[in-house]
Amino acid sequence: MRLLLPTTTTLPLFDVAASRRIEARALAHSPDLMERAGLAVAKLALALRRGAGPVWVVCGPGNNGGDGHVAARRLREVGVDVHVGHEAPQHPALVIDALLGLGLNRAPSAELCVTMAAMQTCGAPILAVDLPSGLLGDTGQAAGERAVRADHTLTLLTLKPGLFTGEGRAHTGRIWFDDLGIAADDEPTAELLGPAARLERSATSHKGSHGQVLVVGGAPGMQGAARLAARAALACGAGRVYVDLLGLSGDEGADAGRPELMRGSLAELPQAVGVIGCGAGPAMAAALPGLLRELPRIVIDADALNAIAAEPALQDLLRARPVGTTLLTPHPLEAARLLGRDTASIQADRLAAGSDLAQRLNCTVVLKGSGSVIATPGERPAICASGGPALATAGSGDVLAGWLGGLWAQQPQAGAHAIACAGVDAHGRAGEVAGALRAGDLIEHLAAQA
Ligand SMILES: NC(=O)C1=CN([C@@H]2O[C@H](COP(=O)(O)OP(=O)(O)OC[C@H]3O[C@@H](n4cnc5c(N)ncnc54)[C@H](O)[C@@H]3O)[C@@H](O)[C@H]2O)[C@@H](O)CC1
Ligand SMILES: Nc1ncnc2c1ncn2[C@@H]1O[C@H](COP(=O)(O)OP(=O)(O)O)[C@@H](O)[C@H]1O
Repeated sequence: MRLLLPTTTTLPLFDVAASRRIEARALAHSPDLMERAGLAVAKLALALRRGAGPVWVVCGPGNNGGDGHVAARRLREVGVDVHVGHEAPQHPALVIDALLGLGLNRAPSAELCVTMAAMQTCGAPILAVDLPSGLLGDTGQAAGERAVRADHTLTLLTLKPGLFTGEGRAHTGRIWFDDLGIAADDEPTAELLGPAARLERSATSHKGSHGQVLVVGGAPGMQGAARLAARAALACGAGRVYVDLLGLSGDEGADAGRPELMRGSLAELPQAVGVIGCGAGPAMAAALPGLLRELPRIVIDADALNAIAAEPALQDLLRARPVGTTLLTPHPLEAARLLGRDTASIQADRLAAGSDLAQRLNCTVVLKGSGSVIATPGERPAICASGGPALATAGSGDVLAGWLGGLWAQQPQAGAHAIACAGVDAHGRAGEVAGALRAGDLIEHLAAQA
């Protein structure tokens, strides 16, 4: 058993169907899986309980409840006061939530919601077994009105995607993992990202060795977005970074704080990595056909995504580009516009929405938000486990787009999927701070950890 995050390597994720297949095969040669699961829960409970009160074990009707009963027995064996039932005891030292796990298949009844509310308000920390009750393992959404918000989740046998995306992170608390000694022998549904390898620089490299980035965006009133992207590309190590501020020419709107940045345009820089759309406004639409036809590698964000969503001819241009050369970074509303759906339906199944968009537009898609999803046609999707609410601030997406462009400029052979995985994970790790963060400071955090 181990605390999972931050991850040090990329790990396989298995949806409910794959987890069930793995469990069924494992049970054939290891019939004591529930004993192992219950013992693991009991051990963690011993470490987590607070105070001298009883451990309250809330067991459901299935095997998740079975794990809870085994844990209760194991705890009693070592002299712990244990209360099993749906009514809260006085001053519990810990709640073990073994109500519903992988088998959740409908909205919890009103009666179960009352039990969950009692768990939530009893004042003790909650340890969820396998999944917080009421949370769907595939999507990270609540099946009904309520799902448990645990302080700790001990997930068993496999890591499920819903622990890491959608609402998952708000419900799991700290995530622990015990594979119960079973090697998962199925096709992973997705990957949980670990850190990418550090970029090495040759002693004899020069600025021409590290590529060029062209940031196109920054309409009047929104130039800061383009500047953040450009500064991020520069901090990432791109050899030269140029900015094309829409509607301005020459040194107008130059970034006085970063004299390293230069003005440039598509006509002068046809081989640059494009980072387009940050703060671009409606002027972006007219510039897009040329950029989509000419630039060999492009990161597309914000208003460029909105322009593409509104214009089928631009979608055709995207689809015509070779896979691996285009990286879209929509947040859920932008993804909803691109798919012609609403935001709630995107969030209801983020893995599926990211993959659907990637297929439709023949691009790599980073569906941003808690547990960003990275999807590319022909690649296994990935979920980013890093990041947190400090990133929920204006401009952090612009920084991501610029950082991705900077990475790509330095790795011209890499496909969009690899760049997205590396950049999104780094961005998340840099944003893991307590309290609030300014997007400009995020660039410095990224540079410090690169
Ligand atoms: N079989 C084993 O030996 C192992 C089982 N494990 C545990 O078993 C769990 C899966 O067990 P199950 O397949 O029995 O699934 P669950 O225990 O999660 O739930 C299944 C039961 O809950 C009912 N149910 C589903 N949704 C409901 C709702 N909204 N309201 C009320 N009842 C609802 C189902 O009708 C069924 O009776 C895993 O999450 C894990 O905790 C793991 O420990 C691995 C080993
Ligand atoms: N709660 C959160 N947990 C993890 N990442 C988050 C969270 N909120 C925001 N982010 C990340 O911050 C970035 C925000 O991007 P975006 O919405 O485009 O903002 P902006 O347009 O202001 O730059 C994305 O990378 C997103 O994944």
